[in-house]
Amino acid sequence: MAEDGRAASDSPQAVALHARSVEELYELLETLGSGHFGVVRRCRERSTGAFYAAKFVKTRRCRGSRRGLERVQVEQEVAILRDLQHPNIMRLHDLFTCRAEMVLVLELMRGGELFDFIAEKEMLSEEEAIEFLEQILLGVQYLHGRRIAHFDLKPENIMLQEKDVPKPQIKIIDFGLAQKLEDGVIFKSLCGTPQYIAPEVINYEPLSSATDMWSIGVITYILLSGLSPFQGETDAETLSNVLAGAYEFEERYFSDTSDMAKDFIQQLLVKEPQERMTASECLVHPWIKPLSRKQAAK
Ligand SMILES: COc1cc(-c2ccc3ncc(-c4cccc([C@@H](O)NCCN(C)C)c4)n3n2)ccc1O
Repeated sequence: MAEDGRAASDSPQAVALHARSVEELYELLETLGSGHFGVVRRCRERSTGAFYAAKFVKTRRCRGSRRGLERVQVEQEVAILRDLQHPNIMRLHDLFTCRAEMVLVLELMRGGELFDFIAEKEMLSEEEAIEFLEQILLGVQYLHGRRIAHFDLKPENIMLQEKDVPKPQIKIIDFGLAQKLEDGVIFKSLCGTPQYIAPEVINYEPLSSATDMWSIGVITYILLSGLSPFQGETDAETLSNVLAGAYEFEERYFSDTSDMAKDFIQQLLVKEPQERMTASECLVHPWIKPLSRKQAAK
């Protein structure tokens, strides 16, 4: 990432500099998508010809404003992203800031979201699911090892570098809810997406890296069945299902699923956070890392 981050001050000239410096250094191309985070455009670095994804985030001019994201929230996402370097974590290449907007220049992910990949295939084979999950777990193990929790893990926030290849490489994106976990500091939040959030989020209890592991249990269930384990008719019903731990392996969707795969999910969708598998424990679970060919066949 560029050393100086090309931060500009607040004067009108600086705003012009910001506008000039982004356009000066990157040719802005088509819009790739948009969401709560802002707009993502493909861009080409003029000096190298390399392509990136530029995420434009409007930041709130004042606390009362409803437009844009709290600047401190985006600054926290950047502070977390800039220190991360892992093949399965989105890399921040450059940063531009001005009073009302921040531009994060990120690795370009041409394969789109894992969410869409699953939708196109309806569900994955256990081998395909394991290929994706092992990468997700390696990325999450790296984050948790650095005392960072993502707190918004879901298929929409997992993107594919390329999709029409035998073994797509994935990267975890959107660190907008991520937190640095400090010893002795209790973090609570009501943010997240109902289908994927753990019971402790709903109960407004302390969150931890185990909160991410619950989300990985939900993602695994979806990868293998195309269904969301706790999805209700409404968000309220979904949250109620999560609190009740009300999910099952419906025979018509899981008849061909191995006992190992179900055990993997069951050891993550555990109400007590400290009883869930960690990312490291997941990576040596016999479903992910069979001890023998015979064990893999179960
Ligand atoms: C680091 O945080 C983000 C990264 C990106 C990102 C990074 C690289 C990249 N390459 C291509 C794209 C892309 C392509 C199509 C649509 C989108 C976006 O609209 N949806 C991305 C997932 N979303 C649910 C967060 C983004 N992206 N998006 C998007 C949102 C983020 O909060």
